Amino acid sequence: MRKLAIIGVGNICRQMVEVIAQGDQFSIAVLKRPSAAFTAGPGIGTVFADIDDLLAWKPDLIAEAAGQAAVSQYAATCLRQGIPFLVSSVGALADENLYKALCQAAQDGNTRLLIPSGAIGGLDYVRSAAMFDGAQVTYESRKPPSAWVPELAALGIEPTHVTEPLELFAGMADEAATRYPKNLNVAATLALAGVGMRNTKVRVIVDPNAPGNLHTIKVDGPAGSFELTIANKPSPDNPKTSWIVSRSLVVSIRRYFEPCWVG
Ligand SMILES: NC(=O)C1=CN([C@@H]2O[C@H](COP(=O)(O)OP(=O)(O)OC[C@H]3O[C@@H](n4cnc5c(N)ncnc54)[C@H](OP(=O)(O)O)[C@@H]3O)[C@@H](O)[C@H]2O)C=CC1
Ligand SMILES: O=C([O-])CC(=O)C(=O)O
Repeated sequence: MRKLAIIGVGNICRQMVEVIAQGDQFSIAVLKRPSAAFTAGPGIGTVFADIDDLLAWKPDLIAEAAGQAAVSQYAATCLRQGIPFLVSSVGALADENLYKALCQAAQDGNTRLLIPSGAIGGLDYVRSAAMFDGAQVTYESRKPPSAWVPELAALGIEPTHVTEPLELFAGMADEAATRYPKNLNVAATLALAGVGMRNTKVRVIVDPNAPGNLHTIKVDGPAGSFELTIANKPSPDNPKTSWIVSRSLVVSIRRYFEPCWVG
């Protein structure tokens, strides 16, 4: 049986554990904050509150489902010890120095920094299209006000008072992912797959009419064009995070260990 460690004990972790406990051949440990009142439930073998204890457990893969700060805090140490590290809070990698340091740590540890598609898709096409000079990539996030409650409150806006689409941001992927660490990680993922943080244009719209978390990716380039809109349902427990994200992490974990993968 392989050992999987998950950093963060929130919404994504809970859903990953549910899916993995149904059949995958993994024993699971989680890392909580030392202050968090969290005890092991079904599917979770061990709860750690200290990264050194988790590393001493010798996991075969570590998946981060906590937040961007957790990537800066833990990823390098894990990678240097030779443990593959799957990042959900990809926006942390908008910091080019961190990104380079983690790639180096992965090389030093003879392992890999793994980046899932998360809430979006089509990254295979984006990656191929970006090999042609002149390819342009844009991304639009359109989520309902329920996904933006603290951010709207910080602007003095009551979410129920947003009755028309409101543009929250227009700019480049690195700024979007840094400014909105719980909603725009996918902007960084798209940028890493495609034309880079400073060339990926991003718009963020709070849309009271959005039927879910909408993600539109457009590519225009010498090899062709592509437009993809994904209409995700929000997670039942966290409207910022699309429901599919936990499944994307599970797919990435299975893919890492399987002898054959598609896509
Ligand atoms: N790539 C993608 O497509 C997507 C990525 N994400 C990323 O996934 C993250 C998690 O999402 P979700 O599970 O829905 O969020 P939740 O808020 O439900 O869960 C996050 C959990 O991680 C804990 N946590 C935060 N920092 C640390 C830390 N340093 N050490 C240990 N635990 C920590 C939080 O504790 P506390 O509450 O005390 O802070 C919380 O329990 C998001 O913050 C976002 O960065 C989300 C959606 C899409
Ligand atoms: O889950 C989503 O829809 C996207 C998201 O929150 C993120 O990229 O951080």
